[in-house]
Amino acid sequence: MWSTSSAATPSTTSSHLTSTSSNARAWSSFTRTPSSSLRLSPTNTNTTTMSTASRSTRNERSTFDRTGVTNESRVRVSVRVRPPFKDEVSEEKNFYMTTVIPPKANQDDLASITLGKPGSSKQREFLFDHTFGPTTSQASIFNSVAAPVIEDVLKGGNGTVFAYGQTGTGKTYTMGILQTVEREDEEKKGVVPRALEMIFNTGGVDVTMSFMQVYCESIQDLLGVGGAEGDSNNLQIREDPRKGFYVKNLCEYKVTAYMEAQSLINMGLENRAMAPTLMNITSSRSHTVLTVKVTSENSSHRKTGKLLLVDLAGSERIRRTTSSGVRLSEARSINASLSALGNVIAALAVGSKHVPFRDSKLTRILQDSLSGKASTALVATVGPAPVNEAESLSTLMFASRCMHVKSTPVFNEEIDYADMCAKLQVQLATADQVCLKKLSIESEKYESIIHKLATELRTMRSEDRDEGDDIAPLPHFDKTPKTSGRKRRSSFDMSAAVDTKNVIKSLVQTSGGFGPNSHDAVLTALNLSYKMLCQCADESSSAVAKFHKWRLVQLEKHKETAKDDLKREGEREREKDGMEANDGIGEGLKKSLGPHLQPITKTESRERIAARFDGPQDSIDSSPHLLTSPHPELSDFATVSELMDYCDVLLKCIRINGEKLELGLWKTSENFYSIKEDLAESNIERRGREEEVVNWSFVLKYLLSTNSKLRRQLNGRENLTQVLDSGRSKLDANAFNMRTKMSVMEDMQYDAASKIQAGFRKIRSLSDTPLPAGSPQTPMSPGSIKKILPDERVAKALIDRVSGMTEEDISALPLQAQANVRKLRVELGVDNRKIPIETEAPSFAVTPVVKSDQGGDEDDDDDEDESSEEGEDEDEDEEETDSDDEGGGFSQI
Ligand SMILES: Nc1ncnc2c1ncn2[C@@H]1O[C@H](COP(=O)(O)OP(=O)(O)OP(=O)(O)O)[C@@H](O)[C@H]1O
Repeated sequence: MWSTSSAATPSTTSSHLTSTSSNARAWSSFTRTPSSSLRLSPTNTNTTTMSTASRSTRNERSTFDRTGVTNESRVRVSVRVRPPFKDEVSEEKNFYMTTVIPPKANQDDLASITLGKPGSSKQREFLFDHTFGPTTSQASIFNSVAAPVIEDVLKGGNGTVFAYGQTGTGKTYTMGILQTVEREDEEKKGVVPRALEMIFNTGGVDVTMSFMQVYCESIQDLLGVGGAEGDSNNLQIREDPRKGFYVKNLCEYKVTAYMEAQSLINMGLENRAMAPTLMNITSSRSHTVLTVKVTSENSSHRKTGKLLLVDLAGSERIRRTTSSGVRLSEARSINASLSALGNVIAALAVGSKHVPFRDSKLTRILQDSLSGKASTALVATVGPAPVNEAESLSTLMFASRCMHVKSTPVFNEEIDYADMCAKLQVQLATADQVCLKKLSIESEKYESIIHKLATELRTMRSEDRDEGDDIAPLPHFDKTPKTSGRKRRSSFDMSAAVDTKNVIKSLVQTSGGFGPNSHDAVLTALNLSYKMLCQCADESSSAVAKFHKWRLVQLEKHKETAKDDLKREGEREREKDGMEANDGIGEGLKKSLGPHLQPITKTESRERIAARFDGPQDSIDSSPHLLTSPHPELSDFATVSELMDYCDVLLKCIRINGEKLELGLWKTSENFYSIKEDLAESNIERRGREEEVVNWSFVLKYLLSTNSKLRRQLNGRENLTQVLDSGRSKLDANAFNMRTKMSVMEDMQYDAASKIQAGFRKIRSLSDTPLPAGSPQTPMSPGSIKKILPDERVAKALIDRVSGMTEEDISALPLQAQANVRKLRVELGVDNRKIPIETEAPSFAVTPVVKSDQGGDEDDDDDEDESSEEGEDEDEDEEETDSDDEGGGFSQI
């Protein structure tokens, strides 16, 4: 059957296969089995599904032990089933082979492949990361298997994708290097061209490539003409602490575009060892390794990743390939290196300390890929025909072992710190400049705003305000402290006033007194200073008067507003409570405020208002002022001390007015709303509600404090609930424990009670049972009593009872029982008969309180049996001695 295919030329290869367009029919015949337990899903010709029945008949399943191996940290393994060749399809009789079940949605789920005839005892299931049926496209193989590896390579890791499998199962096809690499043939384009496309599409990468083959244990450069040292047909492997393993003198080519890479590979493929064998007309006779180094530089980071794309030669059974001559030695070498690879994987899978990497060139080349720091993916290929079952099993077992090889990619990233530092400094400097510029723009903006505001303020201060405003501004009182070079507008500058008085004093002194004899110039200056002092005092008084007037105006204005507010408030409340108009404060409001509404009388209210506005405490309008009487002229003063006294009065007036204004200003600006509050009180009072006046500030405080109190209570309640909850659960736990203990105790009590009852029953039955005729009259010892009644207390009770019986008691018994009791009493030595009593016998405590009349169920004799059984456990001597008692003894009583 295979011989025919070996004669075909490579160009006719596709004719071996069922054409893709006729896939559905061809695959269905591929999966159809005599038992028809495998079904092909018509919507998905790529996957053959297995019926539940066949799943359940599966009798062997290769379980993948995940212990210690996570999905992320191991070699990723996939299996691909080749589509059948035409002659394989025609072998319908035994057409079964593999069933592929893809993984479920969960990423951790593994895909399954079952090998063997459904229902047969040899059927085996294997689990892998991916399993691909015959119709799986090259694109989806690439995306699932190779793309993640290349992503790692682009991040600076070492990555390997390698194809392993029996000869002719599609390794080279999967890798996409069958004849030549073509970008255009989307259907056939395999891992190699797709990987290169992915790398070049990333952009910003430097790529170098080398291409070699391991042919009959020699490493050959597929792109080389030999290095400096000559022979490119037998290159040597070297180890470098930095580079790892490398092949000395292997030519590396820098490629800048996909097409360059493609032509290089095609060039190399011409040098590759390929030959037709009985199993594959395009059989690779060597292991080919394409190495792609990818470097990407991004600012100060340099990532260097290395990708190995390995197409292994296929394992073959020499008998089946009937190789001879060169093919035979090739086959031997291939098998030897694959077996070395198998040994390496087996050692890695079990975590062996020694891994025989050095056993072959192939394993040495793959050492970096397999020793745990690379991102490695294996595609194992299997053929579909039953004839390949043994080889497929071996491939699947190899792949299965690979699932246990740990591997976590390490990324090679170099950072140029000096460069990074320089770049950062430049960035910082730029950022600084930008920041400064922004700041200066901002500060200019704010300066202009501040300037504008200052001008506005100045204008406002210099203007007298219109009193028609809602809340008129305060009259102008300039309290600006004295500053040099600035004309003072205020008359309240005390230091200036004191200065003036001192000037007057010194002028008087320098002129040698105060009077008509003083110099004119001095008198003029004196007059001027005195006038200034007077003017200052007048101004301060008029300022106070002005302020007082302003305040009264404000008060009047807000009286009206507050009145309206209150009226509205009252109406709302009335609406709520359905009360009559003119009721003043609503009952609802009163209710909600509760006892904290403070009713006061009209007189009280008036007094309070008077105290606030007109009382002696608020003496703004009662402050000393001299506006009413004109100031005396200088000439009106008779003496210097008179003048100085008057100066003191003026000074005092200025000071007091200053203080009053100061206070008034502070009060007014701090809390304007105090006026409103006061007004509220007076308004209510004026509306004739003599009995109630709301103290709003009090109400407000009350509401605030109630609120916080409520909040505290709420918090407290939450805490309490927690405490209660935990307490409750503890109580529940305790109750449960108690219940458990009680039920145990009840059980114990019940046991004890039933034992006691059994004892009573035994005693009663013993005393009632007539002696069977002809029973041996063997003397009874306490030992034998104990044997029949192993419960010491019961035995003791019996002995006590029998011993303590009076003649009267005995004669009240039935005749037979009387005889038995008498006998027993004699045996026990109670009736002065010398019967030996064993010394170790009843040593029981004195306590048992047993009353024979408490007997229980008469018909329950189980315990009786138990006691006699227990009795049999006694030591042998006793058993021998007492063996005769069993028929008699107590039963005779
Ligand atoms: N999935 C597939 N779809 C279509 N054709 C395939 C597929 N797999 C393999 N083939 C065909 O099967 C034949 C053998 O495949 P290939 O040469 O890739 O096998 P191989 O495993 O590399 O064998 P060897 O180890 O002998 O080199 C080729 O003609 C190839 O075109």
